[in-house]
Amino acid sequence: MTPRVSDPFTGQSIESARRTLAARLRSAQLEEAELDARILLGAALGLDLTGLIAQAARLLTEAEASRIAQHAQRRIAGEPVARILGTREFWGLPFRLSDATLVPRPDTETVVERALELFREQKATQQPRIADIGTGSGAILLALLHDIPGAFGVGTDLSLNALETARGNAVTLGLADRSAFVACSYLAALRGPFDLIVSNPPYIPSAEIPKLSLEVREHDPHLALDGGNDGYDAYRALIPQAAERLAPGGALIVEAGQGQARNIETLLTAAALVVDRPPKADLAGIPRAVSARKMPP
Ligand SMILES: C[S@@+](CC[C@H](N)C(=O)[O-])C[C@H]1O[C@@H](n2cnc3c(N)ncnc32)[C@H](O)[C@@H]1O
Repeated sequence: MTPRVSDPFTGQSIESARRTLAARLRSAQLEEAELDARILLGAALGLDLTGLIAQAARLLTEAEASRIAQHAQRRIAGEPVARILGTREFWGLPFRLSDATLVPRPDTETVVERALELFREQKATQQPRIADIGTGSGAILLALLHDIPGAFGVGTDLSLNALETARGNAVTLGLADRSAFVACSYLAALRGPFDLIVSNPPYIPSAEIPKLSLEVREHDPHLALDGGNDGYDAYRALIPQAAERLAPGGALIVEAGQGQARNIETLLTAAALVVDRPPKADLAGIPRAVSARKMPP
């Protein structure tokens, strides 16, 4: 049974609880206080935005007030909304999370966009074989399988717990029969050939991790963040492995951290892949999805 937390919400209507919650989050200096309040309230009550409006005057039960207070306490302590809810939307699809999975970021949708762009140009196959390296919740792989009905894909990760979560997401999204999940380091257990290889690997330089926001450094798994001394360990390991396993004409698309795109292009070229277009920028204009092709012999 969930412990009760002393709360200021008992006896309030849904609307006044929303205002109280938003005010508490604002005084904790949370930037998205209004939005967070609406999402957390909706989750605690099992209501969407329309339900919150329709039932605005209804008084909360004691159990509901206690749930809202618990959500408030966790958010004020710095826990991200996605962690509190245990779920996050990516590419318009719902993904369950676990302690072992990164919260998928909107920036990573740039990798999905670039992969779809390259697939549509390939024309060679309507049934591409896709590999997602460091799949986490399965976000990139499952988004691609969702949008390419003939595709088959495999996701790898070092974390068994993350792979379990990714498998569960594949089932929920109706994609289990076109996906497989394998525990290994990068592509070590994969043979290929693949038409598309995608990856959002760990790329934060180790020394930068303590400087990240509390929401990231305390709540995202270290294994998902740590890119070694200079941040490029994962790229150095996975790019040559991917180059070997790409089909001729196939493409590798990797997410880059801020300022990393040029160096990643150098690693791609050194692995005999051809960088035939500039990186795709995210909504903030940061070069995010770096891609290269394996040329036919
Ligand atoms: C930045 S997260 C990306 C997760 C997911 N693809 C996403 O975009 O939300 C990097 C992922 O790589 C995994 N990882 C770290 N080292 C790895 C390795 N050597 N081999 C395979 N996966 C690894 C982590 O467990 C984590 O799930």
